[in-house]
Formats: sequence, structure tokens, C-alpha cells
Amino acid sequence: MTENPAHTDLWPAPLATGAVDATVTVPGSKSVTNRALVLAALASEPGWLRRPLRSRDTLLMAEALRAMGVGIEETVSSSSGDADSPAGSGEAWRVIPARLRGPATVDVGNAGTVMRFLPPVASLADGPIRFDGDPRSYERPLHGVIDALRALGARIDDNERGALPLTVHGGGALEGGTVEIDASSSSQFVSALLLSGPRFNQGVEVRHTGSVLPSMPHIRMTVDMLRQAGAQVDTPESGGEPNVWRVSPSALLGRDVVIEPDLSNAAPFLAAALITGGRVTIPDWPERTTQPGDALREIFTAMGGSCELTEAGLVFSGTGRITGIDADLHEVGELTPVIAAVAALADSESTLRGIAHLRLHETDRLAALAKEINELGGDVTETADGLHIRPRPLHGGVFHTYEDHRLATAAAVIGLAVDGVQVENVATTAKTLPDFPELWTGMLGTVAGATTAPRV
Ligand SMILES: O=C(O)C1=C[C@@H](OP(=O)(O)O)[C@@H](O)[C@H](O)C1
Ligand SMILES: C=C(OP(=O)(O)O)C(=O)O
Repeated sequence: MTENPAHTDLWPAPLATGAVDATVTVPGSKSVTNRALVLAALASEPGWLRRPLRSRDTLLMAEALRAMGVGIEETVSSSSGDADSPAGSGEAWRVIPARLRGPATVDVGNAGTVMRFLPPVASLADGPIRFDGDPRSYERPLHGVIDALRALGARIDDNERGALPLTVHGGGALEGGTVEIDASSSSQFVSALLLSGPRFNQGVEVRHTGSVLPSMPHIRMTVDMLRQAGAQVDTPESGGEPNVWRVSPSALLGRDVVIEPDLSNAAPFLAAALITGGRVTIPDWPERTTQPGDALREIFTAMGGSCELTEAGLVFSGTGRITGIDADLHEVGELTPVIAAVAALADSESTLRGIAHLRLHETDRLAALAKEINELGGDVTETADGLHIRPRPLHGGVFHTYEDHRLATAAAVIGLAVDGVQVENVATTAKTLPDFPELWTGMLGTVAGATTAPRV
């Protein structure tokens, strides 16, 4: 686990003293917004993103593309709609592709999508693009993207660790072709190469050689969005070889994309219904989606809740009784912190498996979850590929968050049921959900008798 930076700001997590009954409008998906930005920047005509997520990760992506010459205008469009505005109202980003150029500097922050999706884009630019980011970004795996780009013809100056910081010396075009990578540490290696693939001279064929591949829904999201932008993609699911994806060279369309709500960020709110025996409605829950967060319907139902997809959105209800779960989460790893928090409050044990790669996320999530839940009196052990969680009566205390947005939301979930939980640096939720504290207290405003735990 990376060292926890010293933060003195503690957020007293509100305790719920009754059942929640709320409708929570969750902002747009990080993963969809950042893919849409990259695809729009690589298109041959301008496009629109409607209801984009404005958060640290997506603003870093937009800023990086701007630094390489892409025009991104933020507008609030009215429903009357002039010729240049997308239909409907609300916030929208207009993306105007341009010849990509360096020199430029990209701050990736700690955004996996920025540090992995943009080096392939930079290889298409004219001139050097330097990538740097938060200290943790130096530790997150990037070798799959660097080695693959080199094999496909790119010139990159990195370091002996094969990680950030680095410079991609864009040559204005990339030959592309077939490449083998081991993406067992991150599905984002595959997504990164596929997203820019249509713009490589020969397209790209990515052959994953590793033993496991996490986060398949995110690869499906990449393929789906590429196809919607007009790319031709062959996949294992469309009759191709296992673990091989092929993108043909082609122009990409400028599109008008409505960004779905972030279903992974719906997790803490659905958890609130489960824990308090209440009801939470999430508007605009898509009927069909590639987002991993859709699996919450099944996972939280197995843990004791029930849900219904209605005209108003996903209506999720709990009874207050929480059952432990034995689940392989390798496809939906980013849901782990909130599921672990719920499991710590359950009436039976849980085993969460298939998530060794979480040790390389924003922080070592397995170590951090075990340590922080145990410091509140819990009994969580790390296994080779996950967590074993034995519920115990918990008490209040500081929950350290290691600059990890999902650790902070997990802590708030525990704080609903445990008096005196103080969440360190709740502002770290701004990585993907800047309004989390307001959304959370807004949801609880509908609970009779919700209290804010006193600072200890
Ligand atoms: O492509 C994406 O948008 C993501 C893929 C996943 O990464 P890993 O495969 O590295 O877990 C996920 O955890 C991350 O939050 C977002
Ligand atoms: C792993 C995550 O993010 P990133 O895109 O930085 O990999 C996450 O959001 O849970």
C-alpha cells in the first residue's frame, strides 16, 4: 500500500437513523466520458458529448487533448436548440478535432484512463508529448502500452521501470499492425490500443497473452463505442479467436453522444438502501449497458435487496438485513470497495475473489480496505486474490482514504451504520464524483432523524 499522505481534513460521516427514501441523480460515467472524448478527438468531424462527467479524471483528459491541439468547448445548451447545439438541454462539450501536435505536456493525475488511453493518441501527434502525473501514477502499470506502442513503431523515452514519467515522440502517424501484450494487470492496455487503432496505418490487432484479463465489460465498452463511431472491430465474441481484437484502419465519425450515469458511482447510494432497509431510485439507469456497475443489481440482490427497472429509473430496496456473499469480482473490480463495506456490515461472512489487480489501482485497495475496516474493529484478511470479510461489531474512528475516491465512498457507507466514522480527505471523491458529500447528505435529508456524527 502506498503511504497515506497526511491529511487533516476529516469528514464526519452522517449516521442514518432511519430508512432512506430518495432519488439520486448520479453524474455521467467516467469511463464513457473519457472514451467519448478520445474518439471525438480522433474523428474526422466535430462531435458532441452531452451530460459529460465533469470530474478530475475527465477534466484532465479534456485538458490533455486540448494541449495536443483539439478544440473542446464547454456549453450549456438550451432545449430550443440552435443549429450548432445538440438536441435537448443541459451541459454539453463540443469537440473539434484538429491535427494533433507537440510539444505538449499532459498531466495524467492518477487517472488510469488518461495515462493509458493517451500515449497511443500522442504517437499520432507531430512532436513530443510529455506525460507526468501524481506520485501514485509512477507505480501504476503502463508497460503493456509502452511496449506495444514501440512494437507498432512509436518512439518513447521512458525509464527503467517502464512507467511514468515518459515522453512519446509523435511522428504524425503510426504504422500499427499486430502486437502481443499481457493485460493481466489492467484491461486498459487493450482499450488504449483499440481506441486509437482506427487511426493507425494498418489498424491494430491486439493479442492478449496473459493468464487472466480483468474488467471485460470495460473492453466491451471500448468495442461498442468504437463501432458506434463507425470503426470495424473483430472480437472473440463476434467469432474471432479468444483474446484477440482487431480494429481496421478507418475514419471515425463525429457523433452526438449522451453519456450514461456512472453506475459504479451509484454503488454507495444503492448500498444505503440495502443497509438502512430503505429505497433509492437512480434515474436514467440504462436498459442495456456495457458498464460494470450494472452488475450491482445482481450483487446487491444476492446480499439481501431487491430491484426493479421502472420508468423512473432503477428502484432499489433493502430490508435492513444484509447477507454475506461469495463472489468473483474480476469483471467488475471497481465495485469492490463499496461491496466490501457492505459485507463488513452483513450477518454472514463474505469472500471476494478474482481481484488481485486491485493492488495496483489508485492505492493497494485490498491492503487499504483490510487495514481501515480492521481499525474500526472489523475482521478482514487479504487472500492471494481478494478479501475474506467476517462481520464484527464496528466502532467509530478515522477511515484513511489513500487519495482513493472509492475508499472514501466505502467509508461513508460504513458510517451510515456505525457512529463516529470520520472520512479522511472526502474531497478525493472529486476524481469521479465531485459532488459526493452533497449528494450523500441530500439523500439522507430524506431520512427521519439522520444525524451527523460528532467529531471525536
Ligand atoms: O477502462 C476503464 O474505463 C476502466 C477499466 C478498469 O481498469 P482495470 O482493468 O485496470 O481494473 C476499471 O477498474 C477502471 O476504473 C476503469
Ligand atoms: C481503478 C479506477 O480508476 P482508473 O481509471 O484510474 O484506473 C477506478 O475508478 O476504480
